[in-house]
Amino acid sequence: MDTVDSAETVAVVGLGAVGTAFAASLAEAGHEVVACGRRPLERIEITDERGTRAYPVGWAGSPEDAGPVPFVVLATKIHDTPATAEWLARLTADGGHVVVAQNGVDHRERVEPLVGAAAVVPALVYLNAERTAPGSVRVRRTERDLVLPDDAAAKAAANLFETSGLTVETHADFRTAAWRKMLTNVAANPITALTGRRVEVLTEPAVADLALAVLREAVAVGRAEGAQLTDADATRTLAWLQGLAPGSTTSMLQDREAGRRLEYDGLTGTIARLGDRHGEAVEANRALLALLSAISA
Ligand SMILES: NC(=O)C1=CN([C@@H]2O[C@H](COP(=O)(O)OP(=O)(O)OC[C@H]3O[C@@H](n4cnc5c(N)ncnc54)[C@H](OP(=O)(O)O)[C@@H]3O)[C@@H](O)[C@H]2O)C=CC1
Ligand SMILES: CC(C)(CO)C(=O)C(=O)O
Repeated sequence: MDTVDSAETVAVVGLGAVGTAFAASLAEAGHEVVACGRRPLERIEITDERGTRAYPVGWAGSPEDAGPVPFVVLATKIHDTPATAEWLARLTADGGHVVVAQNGVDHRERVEPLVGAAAVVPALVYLNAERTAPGSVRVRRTERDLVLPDDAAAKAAANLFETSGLTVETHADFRTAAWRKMLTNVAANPITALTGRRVEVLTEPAVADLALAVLREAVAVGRAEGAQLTDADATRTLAWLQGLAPGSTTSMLQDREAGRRLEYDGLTGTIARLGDRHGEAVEANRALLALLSAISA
């Protein structure tokens, strides 16, 4: 299937900040959204630059309550992916597409073992989503909502989201695109979570210097992994983060504030592991990793 020209059934596994933001756009466009999760949910609410709107959703409390669907959006934290195995097996029993709306650089490796014949579509999420209550999200938009690969599997997903009013970019060199997104996360997420402050903390000169050191190390690691990054990516990423809408937060800061597990292994932990593998110095990232691990103990 290359285009989506009718109402589709879309299962969303992980109705947190990102899952609710996408579910709201899909529901607004007339698609049938099935919320897959532990907590009953009948309606979701989104607040963005257009105001606050609410949409009804279906709810499945366990995989047996859900049928195979053409599209799944997986929007849990990276570390919760293995726990969604039964959902994914059931939802993809007839194939279809699984859009992995998570951070990190190894979406396919993470999810392909769980989805049989379904096509895995890695998705880089650029909108800034803040959970305000169960089923409610506040979205601050950037210049794009989503970045997908430029391949056949991603085409149907790109169409689904574009026809739902989201801004989608596709990239032939998805590895580089994924590393560019990873750069935003290895700088913003740990520093906001550790300081307890929103992304505006990155405009403080001493904090900006730390972020730049973290970013330069991550650029070197990304290049060793085959991403087409240059030193300018470090300064560009910092400038992009400093220019985010006032009040922008991060997923890791929200987790710290809510007392949830922090998603640092797939971000800063990945930089530390790959840095070791490639013989790149990653001291700044390793220092953040030690602190994240300490506050998680
Ligand atoms: N927030 C943001 O602005 C952005 C986030 N991202 C990335 O998107 C991904 C999702 O982040 P975000 O939306 O912030 O995370 P949230 O923590 O807000 O949402 C994750 C959701 O997954 C649910 N969940 C966890 N385990 C399971 C399970 N086994 N079965 C079903 N549901 C489950 C959680 O349920 P419960 O509520 O019960 O815990 C929660 O509702 C992450 O990889 C993040 O890094 C990327 C860009 C921006
Ligand atoms: C870009 C950023 C830092 C903010 O949306 C993000 O991806 C996250 O919060 O995980």
